[in-house]
Amino acid sequence: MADKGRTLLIVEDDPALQKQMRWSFDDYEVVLASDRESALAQIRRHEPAVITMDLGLPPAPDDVTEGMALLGDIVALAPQSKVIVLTGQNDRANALRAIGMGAYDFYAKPFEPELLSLLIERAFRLHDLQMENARLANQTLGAEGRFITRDANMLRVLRTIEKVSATRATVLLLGESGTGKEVLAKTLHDRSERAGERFVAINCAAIPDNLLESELFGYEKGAFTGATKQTPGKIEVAHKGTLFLDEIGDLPGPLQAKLLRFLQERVIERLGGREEIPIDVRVVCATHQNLQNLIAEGRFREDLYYRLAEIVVTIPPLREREGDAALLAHSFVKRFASEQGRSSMSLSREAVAAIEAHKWPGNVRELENCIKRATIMADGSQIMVPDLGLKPAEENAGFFNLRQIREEAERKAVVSVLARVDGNMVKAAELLGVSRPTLYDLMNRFGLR
Ligand SMILES: Nc1ncnc2c1ncn2[C@@H]1O[C@H](COP(=O)(O)OP(=O)(O)OP(=O)(O)O)[C@@H](O)[C@H]1O
Repeated sequence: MADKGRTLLIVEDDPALQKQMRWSFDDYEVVLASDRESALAQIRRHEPAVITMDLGLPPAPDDVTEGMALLGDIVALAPQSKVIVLTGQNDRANALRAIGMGAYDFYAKPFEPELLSLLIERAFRLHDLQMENARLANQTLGAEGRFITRDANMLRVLRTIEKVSATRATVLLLGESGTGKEVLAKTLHDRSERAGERFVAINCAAIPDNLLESELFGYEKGAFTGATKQTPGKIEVAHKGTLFLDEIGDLPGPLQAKLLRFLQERVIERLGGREEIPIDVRVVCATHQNLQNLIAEGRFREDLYYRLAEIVVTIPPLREREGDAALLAHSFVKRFASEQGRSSMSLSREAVAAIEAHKWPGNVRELENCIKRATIMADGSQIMVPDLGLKPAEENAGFFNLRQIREEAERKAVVSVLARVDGNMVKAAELLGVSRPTLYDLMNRFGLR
């Protein structure tokens, strides 16, 4: 089968002409329709890049009412498709009207394959260029944005990160494991004036207590057995940049005191050294633990907490972010498929439903691993529920009192459908059973971009 980018839809009610056109344009993946309803069904199914349509369609093939109505539908449903209307010999008025409504071009019958094919090829080229432009624009956005989300609370978190990145304040990121604390810390660094300097991360829980001090503060040659050469610590390496202390709740007591001293005086001494080295770093730290509890239990210094927590940002777990699981899943599928050289992979409808129903205790990291495995396991180009290793979602789980929470339900539906179809407005409007303008209105009303 030719690829989707080369699909041509021919809307023609005369069977003989339909046949002739199909033969003439067999370079493309041709799909056919003979009236408005079947044309719309084909558009939903194939998303044709180019459409040729006769303006006179049944039930009234002698006037243009049905054709113009179809054109209006297409412009709303598939604005990226290029429509060429086929008009009668002396029907300039309707040709111009069609262009005014959003048709790409018109062609006056009689049918001459060579002439029409020139028009069609040009329409394909324009369509390809526009798609490529949109793809490049998306890529840039993705690279800058780093953090994928459409959830309202998470977007608020991102705005906070954006605001505090311009300041010198220390930031404490709170969130379950795998929620993206390190990605956010890096985002904060990239948005700050320190972006050109180093971002140095250290996981306080992953390094044995007796090594953590030398990792953080560095050491002089001969400071201890095995210290064969002078080695700067992470704090020193991060000079002028950002130091990210992950799992700060696991920092042992004596090191808490030493870190506090550093934050107050902004100088360090390497282990075994006598020299005070001034250091300028922005400190960002993170933990999945409840620091207030640790303070109450005497396991975390309150004075250190207030030094570190000038700004506290709480990151919601994935299960509380509306639509994000599906959105991230689509994006991971794209990434892993291309990493594995499998060009087009997608999630089946049931797979998306299973992803939405799962609670993701390991958050984005768990989802990322799950999709990575699935892209390897899937036999064809579609990822099915068994490839994910998840339970299929139950149909109709949960009922709402829609009258009471109608607004909320509408908002949820829009957010989740947008995520499910990966932001494709045409598909989202179709799934929600509303026109695109209505969808835009809803998005405006709920403050969705
Ligand atoms: N919103 C997001 N968009 C894209 N990728 C994400 C997002 N959030 C997290 N990730 C990816 O998920 C993985 C886990 O994220 P990260 O390491 O930042 O989590 P964490 O909260 O620091 O976890 P831990 O507390 O276990 O260290 C990473 O591979 C990261 O790239």
